[in-house]
Amino acid sequence: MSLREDVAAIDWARVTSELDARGSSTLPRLLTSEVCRELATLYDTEGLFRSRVVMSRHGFGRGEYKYFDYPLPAPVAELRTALYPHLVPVADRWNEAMGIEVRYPADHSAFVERCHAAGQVRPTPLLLRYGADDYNCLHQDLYGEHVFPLQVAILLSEPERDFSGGEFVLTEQRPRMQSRPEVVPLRQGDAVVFAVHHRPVQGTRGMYRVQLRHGVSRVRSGNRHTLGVIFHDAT
Ligand SMILES: O=C(O)CCC(=O)C(=O)O
Ligand SMILES: [Fe+2]
Repeated sequence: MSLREDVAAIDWARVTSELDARGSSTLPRLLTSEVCRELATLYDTEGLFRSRVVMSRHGFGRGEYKYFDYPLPAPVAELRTALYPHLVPVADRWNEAMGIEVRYPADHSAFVERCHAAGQVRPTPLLLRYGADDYNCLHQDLYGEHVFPLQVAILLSEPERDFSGGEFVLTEQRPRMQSRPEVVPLRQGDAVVFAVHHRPVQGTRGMYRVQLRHGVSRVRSGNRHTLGVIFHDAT
């Protein structure tokens, strides 16, 4: 089966209701272990990336990541275009609930054109690599005025075999309240879909916005690789 067919076969009604309820959802076994290994190996391939970030130099954590350059490797480009249309209805509905006027085109290429027209021309999909004691501080992946409100991260390594620790963490900050933490258990090839920066929550006295952040707890041992799929491009 092609990646596009695999993505179409996902139970998007479940994903949608989990996103509405919690701001995140998982797509189990989105990638095979073979594709995961191939993608992780790309980390050391020359010529595929536009930049490398050593997290400790910026206070982002410990570990490193690289942003892919265009043209994106086939599986990364396919994931970006195949996942996007299934998330547009959630993105549009969330914006409507939050009183944000932006709506999203059905095709990812049209959304990328919108980013590029606004000067957001640099690709954002990235590979991350963590070793022992590395971690990723809670953050939001905002790269300019144009934001697609959901993003996807795929774990390329197998917990307890390739690494230990290194859990994917989300926090939700509610207005005037303390933050709610959530750990998302992932196996190799599993994806997590989550809100980039905020989402609407229906309260007893109307709708309010919660702020989301994501990060990774300390890797205790081994090596952990992730593929990050962000749908907006960067300035
Ligand atoms: O390594 C992870 O699980 C988090 C990756 C991340 O921050 C991202 O994909 O934006
Ligand atoms: Fe991130």
